[in-house]
Amino acid sequence: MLLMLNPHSGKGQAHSLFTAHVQRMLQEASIPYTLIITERQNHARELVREADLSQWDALAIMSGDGLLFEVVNGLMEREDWEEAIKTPLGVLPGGSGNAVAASIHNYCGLQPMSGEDLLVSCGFMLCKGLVSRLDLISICTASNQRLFSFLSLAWGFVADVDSESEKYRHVGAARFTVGTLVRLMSLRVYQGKLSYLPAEQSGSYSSLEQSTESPTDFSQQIASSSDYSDSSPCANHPLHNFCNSNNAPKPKRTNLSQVSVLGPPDSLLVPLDQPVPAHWTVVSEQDFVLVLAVYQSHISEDLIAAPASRLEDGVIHLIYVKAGISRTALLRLFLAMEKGTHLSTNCPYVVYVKAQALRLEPYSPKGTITVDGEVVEYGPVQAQIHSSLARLIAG
Ligand SMILES: Nc1ncnc2c1ncn2[C@@H]1O[C@H](COP(=O)(O)OP(=O)(O)OP(=O)(O)O)[C@@H](O)[C@H]1O
Repeated sequence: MLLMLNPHSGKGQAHSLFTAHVQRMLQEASIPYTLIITERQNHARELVREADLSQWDALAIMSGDGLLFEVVNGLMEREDWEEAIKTPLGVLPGGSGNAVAASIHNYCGLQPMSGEDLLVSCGFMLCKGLVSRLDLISICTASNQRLFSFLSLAWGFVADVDSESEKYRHVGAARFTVGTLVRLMSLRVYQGKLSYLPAEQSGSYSSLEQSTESPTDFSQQIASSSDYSDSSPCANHPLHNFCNSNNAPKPKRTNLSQVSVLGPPDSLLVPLDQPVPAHWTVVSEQDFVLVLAVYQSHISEDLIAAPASRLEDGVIHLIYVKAGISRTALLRLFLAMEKGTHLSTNCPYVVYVKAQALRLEPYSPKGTITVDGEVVEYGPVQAQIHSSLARLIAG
C-alpha cells in the first residue's frame, strides 16, 4: 500500500496520530506500506499521476478529504485513467473535515465516532481491505476545467463556511461549528439559477433501483487493479454488468491543452453556453441561502447532510435552502443535521431532491464554490454522476 500523509492536515498531528494508532495495526495485519509525507499542495496529485500503479495494491491517505481529492483527480488525469481509477483507495482521518471517513463508518452501521476513535475504526477497515464501488461526479467549470468529486459541490452558506473556517483550523473539527456561527451572524442571500436532471426521470443508468440499498460488499481482500478482470468475484455479482466500466463507451478525447479533460464522457450534459435540455427541472426561485449537492452521508465528522446517501447509489443528493429562512430556523437546521433529521423537519425553505446531473449559474461576479471542501473556480458549473467509477476500501 502507498500511504500519503499530509502533516499539516487537521491540527497538524496526523503523523503522530498515525504512529500512535495505525502503524502497529498495519504491521499486525501484515500489510506492507510505503509512507510518503506530502511536502506541498498537489504533491500527492503529481505522485499518483506519474506512479507505476502496478507496484501498489491500494493507495491510501492519512489526512482530510482534500488529500483524497488530489489522489482521485491525479488518477483521472492519467492516460490510463480507466484502469488507474480502479485502484482501491483507503482513508485514515487526519484532517478537520474527514467526511468520507465518517461516511464509510456510518455505512457499516457503526455508532457515530470522531477523532482518534474514528481513526482506529478506519484503520481497522483499511486492514480488512473490503472494497466497495464509489460514485464519482464529473464537474465542469466555465473555463472548461474538469474535476472529479466524491463528496460535495457547495455554493452559498456551506461553501462560505468551508473556505472561511480555514482560519480556525487549529481547533480541528470544531472549525465548522465556529464558522457556521460566524456566518449565521452575517447571513446573506445568493442569487443564481439552479437546474437539475431529476434522478427518477433519466433512463441512462440503471442505478436508481439501487438507490436505497446498502453499499455492496464484494467480500474480497484488496486486489491489485489488474485483478479486476471478469474472473474477479465481482463478475458473479448481480450488479456486475452495471459496475463493469469496460462496458462504458470510450471517452471522446477533446484536444484541450489541460490534462484534466480525460475521463468518461458527460452524456447528460450540454455545453454550458447552451440552455439545459428541456426535460431538466429549472428551479423557479433564484434567491438562495445555500445550494449543496452531496453524494456521501456526511459532510464533516458530525454533519449528516444526506442520511440516505450510499457510496454507489448513483444519485446526487441535492439540498437547497431558499431565501427567507430565519437565522433561528437555519441554526435549527444545522443542529438537526448533526442527527441527520433536518430533511424531515418540514421547513418550507428547505428542498431536497435526487438528481443525476445539475447546473448552477451564480449571478454575482464574485463568490465561492467548493468541491469536496476545496475552493474551485467561481462561475457557472455543471456536474453529472458517473456511478461506481472508483473503488474505496470501506469495510
Ligand atoms: N505538505 C503540505 N503542505 C501544505 N498543503 C498540503 C500539504 N499536503 C497536502 N496539502 C494540501 O492541504 C489541503 C488540506 O488538506 P486536507 O483536506 O487533507 O486536510 P484538512 O483541510 O485538515 O482536512 P479537511 O479537508 O477534511 O478539512 C489540501 O488542499 C491539500 O492539497
